[in-house]
Amino acid sequence: MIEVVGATKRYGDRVAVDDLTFTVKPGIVTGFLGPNGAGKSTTMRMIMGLDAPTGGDVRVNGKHYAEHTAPLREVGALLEARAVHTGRSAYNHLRAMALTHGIPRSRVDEVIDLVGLGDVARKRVGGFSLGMGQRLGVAVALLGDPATLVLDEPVNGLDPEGVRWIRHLLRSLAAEGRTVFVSSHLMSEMALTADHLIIIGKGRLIANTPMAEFTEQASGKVVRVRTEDSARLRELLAGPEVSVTAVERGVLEVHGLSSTAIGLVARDNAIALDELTPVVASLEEAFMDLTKDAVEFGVHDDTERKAS
Ligand SMILES: Nc1ncnc2c1ncn2[C@@H]1O[C@H](COP(=O)(O)OP(=O)(O)OP(=O)(O)O)[C@@H](O)[C@H]1O
Repeated sequence: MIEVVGATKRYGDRVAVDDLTFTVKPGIVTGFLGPNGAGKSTTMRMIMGLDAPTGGDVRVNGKHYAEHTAPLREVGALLEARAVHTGRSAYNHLRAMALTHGIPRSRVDEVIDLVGLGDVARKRVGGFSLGMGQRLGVAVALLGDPATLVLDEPVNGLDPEGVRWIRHLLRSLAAEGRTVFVSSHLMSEMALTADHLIIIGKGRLIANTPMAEFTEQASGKVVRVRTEDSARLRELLAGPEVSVTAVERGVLEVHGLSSTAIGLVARDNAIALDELTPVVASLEEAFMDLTKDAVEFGVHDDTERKAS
């Protein structure tokens, strides 16, 4: 469990994270989304005790990171900047970490298998591709068999097979009851992995919602109707909360009514429909729409924030 309560992080004049509050629960994958510069990495660094919040509180499994006596066993992280001694092999790197944290050698072999680095574990990390480096990063995160995982853009640099692998791994770690918190700036990727979404923009919370609800809200808001009797149907559908646009001859786009409601009006008035389609907005579009202000004003523009 991760608890972020009113967390704020300032770097000089710049507010990177602004009074952010959310909880990340165990047993599900929680996606952490936001445009570039939204404050995702800064939030994750605060969770991992690498950045001290300027205000508010950030706890993991009930304590501040530094208060845990065996932190690697509590929370494992893959953060953007990897600091691996490139002259060492992956095995030796993991072995050294295990030794200093009282983790048995057998766990090193286990995590190497788990991330699929068996064939290259004895090779120097300096020669690793970005994808192999990411896998090693995941192995480090899993080394202490932690209840909580914090992964910053884990699919960066992975090929499609690697992307599928990460997706599968995250879902199975959550199914084991762990807390899995994973950031991305791509909605399309989160749509396939996350059960819950936390979306931020300019350091502030924009949405905290189950994935299914987000999908539901994003889709079916517009219904496309094709009929020879479009003028009459348009009149019949008119109402205070409804807007109807004729997009081409005989084709209407209706906002504010479900396809079922439109179908019933057509039936009751003996209007034959040639098409009745809820238009599914892509999740990426819904995400862009939700965060557009955070992008439009840019993270370097503080005027709006100061005025409010
Ligand atoms: N050490 C720092 N010093 C000054 N400003 C910083 C520092 N770290 C982050 N920032 C600023 O804080 C804001 C949030 O950055 P952060 O890296 O947390 O965002 P992000 O959502 O992870 O973005 P990205 O997807 O680009 O990594 C940005 O405006 C960034 O420039």
